[in-house]
Amino acid sequence: TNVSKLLSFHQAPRAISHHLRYPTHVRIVEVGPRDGLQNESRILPTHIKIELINQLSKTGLQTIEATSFVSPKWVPQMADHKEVVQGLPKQSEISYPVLVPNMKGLETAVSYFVEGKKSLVA
Ligand SMILES: CC(C)(COP(=O)([O-])OP(=O)([O-])OC[C@H]1O[C@@H](n2cnc3c(N)ncnc32)[C@H](O)[C@@H]1OP(=O)([O-])[O-])[C@@H](O)C(=O)NCCC(=O)NCCSC(=O)C[C@@](C)(O)CC(=O)[O-]
Repeated sequence: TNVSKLLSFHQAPRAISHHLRYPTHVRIVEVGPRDGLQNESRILPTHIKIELINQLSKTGLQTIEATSFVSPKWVPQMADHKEVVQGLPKQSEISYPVLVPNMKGLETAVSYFVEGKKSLVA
């Protein structure tokens, strides 16, 4: 039967791969400067975080999550979120989204981005 043909070992990979629809485009979002650093027990100085982002920006990545507008009480590693945003490249084809876990974080981010005239990447 067709099913047994499909499932026979030597044909299965070709038969299955023929029906798979692989995406034609993959978007890689680098989250290390936020998701990685927020879990570090040691709080890195802001200039080191900015240097990390600058180095990552040279790798061809198009999206690099920069920081998180979260309470420093909860995530002290992200307390310097405004300074990190301040240190981002002023003009870049790369987007630097930030994490906002709640409305308070969104309000802070929006107020800062508008004040700092940076384009907020949601
Ligand atoms: C969610 C809450 C706030 C609830 O925590 P809560 O204590 O219920 O919140 P609250 O509203 O009572 O606020 C507590 C204090 O934090 C302040 N506050 C509150 N929010 C903010 C803010 N955004 N920025 C600055 N300050 C803030 C707020 O003003 C208050 O200050 P106080 O009155 O005590 O002086 C808390 O549990 C929290 O922030 N937790 C940390 C959330 C977080 O960042 N987790 C890690 C990110 S999630 C993650 O990593 C997974 C992910 C995203 O990577 C998965 C994926 O990538 O798919």
